[in-house]
Amino acid sequence: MTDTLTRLAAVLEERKAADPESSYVAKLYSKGLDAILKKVGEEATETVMAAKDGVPDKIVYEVADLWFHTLVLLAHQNLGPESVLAELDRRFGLSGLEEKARRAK
Ligand SMILES: N=c1c2ncn([C@@H]3O[C@H](COP(=O)(O)OP(=O)(O)OP(=O)(O)O)[C@@H](O)[C@H]3O)c2ncn1[C@@H]1O[C@H](COP(=O)(O)O)[C@@H](O)[C@H]1O
Repeated sequence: MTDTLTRLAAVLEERKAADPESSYVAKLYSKGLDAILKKVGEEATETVMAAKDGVPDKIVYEVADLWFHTLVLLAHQNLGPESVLAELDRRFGLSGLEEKARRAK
């Protein structure tokens, strides 16, 4: 599954050199950060609405859209999913309360 994120991130990197007319991702890059952030916000809202509806397939579909657009955002900022996965790994050994205490410092 991590492999899926890595492979998708590689495609998103390639799309930085693609013609905006040939690719949804290239077009989004060409519109800039605000357009990417707008999509992330929309997909987050659609995820919330799907969860309120409680239809499992719809939730999965919307979360996939949200993850996808956050990957586009990371790529735009020259970051990749491995950075986020490393951060989650770092937190993995801590309890939620330990993480909360670490943040309060
Ligand atoms: N996983 C995805 C993916 N998920 C969602 N989307 C796009 O995100 C949109 C979701 O936005 P909405 O639900 O708001 O639908 P919409 O109204 O069509 O969106 P807008 O046109 O208004 O932005 C979809 O319409 C798709 O165009 C994706 N586009 C691309 N990918 C992956 O990215 C790769 C590269 O994409 P392209 O370079 O664009 O071909 C593809 O091969 C796929 O693997």
